[in-house]
Amino acid sequence: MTIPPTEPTDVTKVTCIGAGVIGGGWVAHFLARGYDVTAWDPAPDAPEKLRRLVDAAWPALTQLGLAEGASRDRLTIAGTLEEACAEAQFVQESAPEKLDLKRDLLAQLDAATPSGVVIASSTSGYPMTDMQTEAADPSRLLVGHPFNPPYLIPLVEVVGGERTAGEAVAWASRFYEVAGKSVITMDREVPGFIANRLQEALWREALHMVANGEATVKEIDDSITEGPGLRWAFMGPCLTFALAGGEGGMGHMLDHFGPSLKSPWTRLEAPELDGALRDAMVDGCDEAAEGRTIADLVAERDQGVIDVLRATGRLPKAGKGGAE
Ligand SMILES: NC(=O)C1=CN([C@@H]2O[C@H](COP(=O)(O)OP(=O)(O)OC[C@H]3O[C@@H](n4cnc5c(N)ncnc54)[C@H](O)[C@@H]3O)[C@@H](O)[C@H]2O)C=CC1
Ligand SMILES: C[N+](C)(C)CC(=O)CC(=O)[O-]
Repeated sequence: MTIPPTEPTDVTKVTCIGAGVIGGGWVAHFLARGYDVTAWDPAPDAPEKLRRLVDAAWPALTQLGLAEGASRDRLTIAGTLEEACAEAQFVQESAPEKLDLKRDLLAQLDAATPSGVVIASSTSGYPMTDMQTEAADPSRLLVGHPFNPPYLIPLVEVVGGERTAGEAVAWASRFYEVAGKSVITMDREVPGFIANRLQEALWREALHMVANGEATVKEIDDSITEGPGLRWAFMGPCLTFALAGGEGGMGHMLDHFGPSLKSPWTRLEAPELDGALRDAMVDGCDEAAEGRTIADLVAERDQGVIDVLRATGRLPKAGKGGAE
């Protein structure tokens, strides 16, 4: 790979490919950080949906503090993928989670993007090694896995594939930091990256409990928001559990509770996600929403995340380069 032509701190133009929940969230984030953003999505109604998403996110972003010059008017919606990539200094791909689609799309993006420009995929699970197979220059392709909504949740997990250049990974990690994200750079591909690996374990248990009639969706959600979720916003599960060992810390915690973990760690296979479980989850979520629409819940979530960031002293700084 050639050295990326633009330093991470000098990037002004970002391209977002795919403008659904996550692509649209990235667009909102980069606009709020003061970038010129070009978006492309093949769906006919994508421009209208994207502008709706950005408009819904803007009050939260304004509350957080916009970068100097940040404006929704700096969004361009391109007519073709080639047009979207022609002047890109960084590309974030957020197309549907389908391996063949990602492989073809990343090859097309590689062909359309100026040489040396880094292209990141938002994939929530595919290793880049499996996605970079069709690209002429796989060395600039990597994963930049965000969390929903990307305009409020700081974390991005960055990891390359077997054919990704180390300098592309370093460049992307630095760029995301400059763009106000909190970055974990992984030195190897791990199934599910880090956070999804953890979320998937929790999620598997939640679906088991609903499938077996052991708990309702509302009880599962309340058990986290009224319980461990309060701790996890500022202290992760490992240090939190070290405190469960009292003055003996993690050593006492493991000696005390370790043997009793054998049963929960081994008793369950993955639940069967059949029609009945799907419907039970959908009905349970409708019930838990208590009449609130998706738009109501998005606004509630956004305000909640801002309140937690504020309470834990983690509001981003106002300028581009919130990490500076
Ligand atoms: N939804 C979530 O919570 C998270 C999703 N992700 C990842 O982000 C990516 C996108 O997921 P979502 O935004 O949830 O999906 P989505 O379904 O909301 O959006 C996907 C968008 O891609 C567009 N699209 C379809 N074919 C395309 C193509 N060939 N080229 C470009 N765009 C195309 C669709 O029109 C749609 O607007 C996936 O890889 C997913 O794993 C990552 C983190 C969280
Ligand atoms: C549902 N999901 C697996 C796509 C979620 C993520 O990948 C991260 C998140 O936002 O929780």
